[in-house]
Amino acid sequence: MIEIEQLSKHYGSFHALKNINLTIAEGTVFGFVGPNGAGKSTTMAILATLMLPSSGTAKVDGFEVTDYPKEVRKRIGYMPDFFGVYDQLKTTEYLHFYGASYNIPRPERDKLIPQLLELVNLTDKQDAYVDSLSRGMKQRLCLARCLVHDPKVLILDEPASGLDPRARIEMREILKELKMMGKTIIISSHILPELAEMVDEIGVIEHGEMVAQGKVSDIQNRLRVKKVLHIRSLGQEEELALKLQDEPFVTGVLSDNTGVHVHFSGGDEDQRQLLQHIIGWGYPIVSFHEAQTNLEDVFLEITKGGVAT
Ligand SMILES: Nc1ncnc2c1ncn2[C@@H]1O[C@H](COP(=O)(O)OP(=O)(O)OP(=O)(O)O)[C@@H](O)[C@H]1O
Repeated sequence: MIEIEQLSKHYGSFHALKNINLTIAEGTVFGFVGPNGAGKSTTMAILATLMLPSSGTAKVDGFEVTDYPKEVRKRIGYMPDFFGVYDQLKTTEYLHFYGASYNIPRPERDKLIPQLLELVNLTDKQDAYVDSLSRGMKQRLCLARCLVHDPKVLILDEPASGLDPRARIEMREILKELKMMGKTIIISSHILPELAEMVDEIGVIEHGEMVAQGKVSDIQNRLRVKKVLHIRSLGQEEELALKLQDEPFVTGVLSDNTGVHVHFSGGDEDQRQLLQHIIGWGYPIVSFHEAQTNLEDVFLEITKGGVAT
């Protein structure tokens, strides 16, 4: 459904995308992950026909984005990473506006819009002003807007950013439904765990280059090596850090005023044994936990060789 070949984009002398290749099969939910500024939005804007590539090709359902933008637009729903909502409209009016922009006749829209509002759990907000909606509701309204013309492909730029856990779960449930409807979905985020729960495949982009691509489980296995354990002790932390360096599966140790940070490549059982050793040594440990690493941490770690904290 999506084929990207050798895609590059320059902003002046800045090389934002460097020969990206990407293929996404119909019906796949594809997570596009990378730190801020990696090139996710640029790639998505090119796919959405809103920006021209400097070189290379991008096709949606067989149509090249620069040669056949109108055909591509019929097939995609694009949700940018900023709100495009008009505050003076009610949610229903807002969807009518977009429906009319796609030349959907009024009687059809009258049937469609309640269905869309139901899909995104906004039925009870049909007469509310867009301005009065919460961030999560606005995100869902934007999603409904992308669906008015029943596109095959959804391009969603950070749809879960800034949402609380409840709102994220709601968004995830809606995406599941859309997947069941057979949509091909590309969704971006800079937080891997956020995406891992809802996608089939992941592409990791950094500095405009695809650095990893594949099934979620494969990528997670690769990243699991980069687990960071955070240990807090009532004193003697530097001594503890030195001792930890000789432990199995420890690939790096750093201590700072927040505690000791341990790079760990072992599994759960190895981690249990490490904890047992530390307690056995008699250090006054007050906490031992796996630090939440996001991709930026991982990339920082890879590029600098330091410990992500
Ligand atoms: N219009 C522009 N002019 C110049 N540079 C730009 C422009 N748009 C983006 N860039 C640069 O291109 C790079 C890629 O930006 P892009 O927005 O695609 O990244 P991103 O992965 O979507 O990041 P984020 O997660 O922050 O949205 C960044 O370094 C950004 O500063």
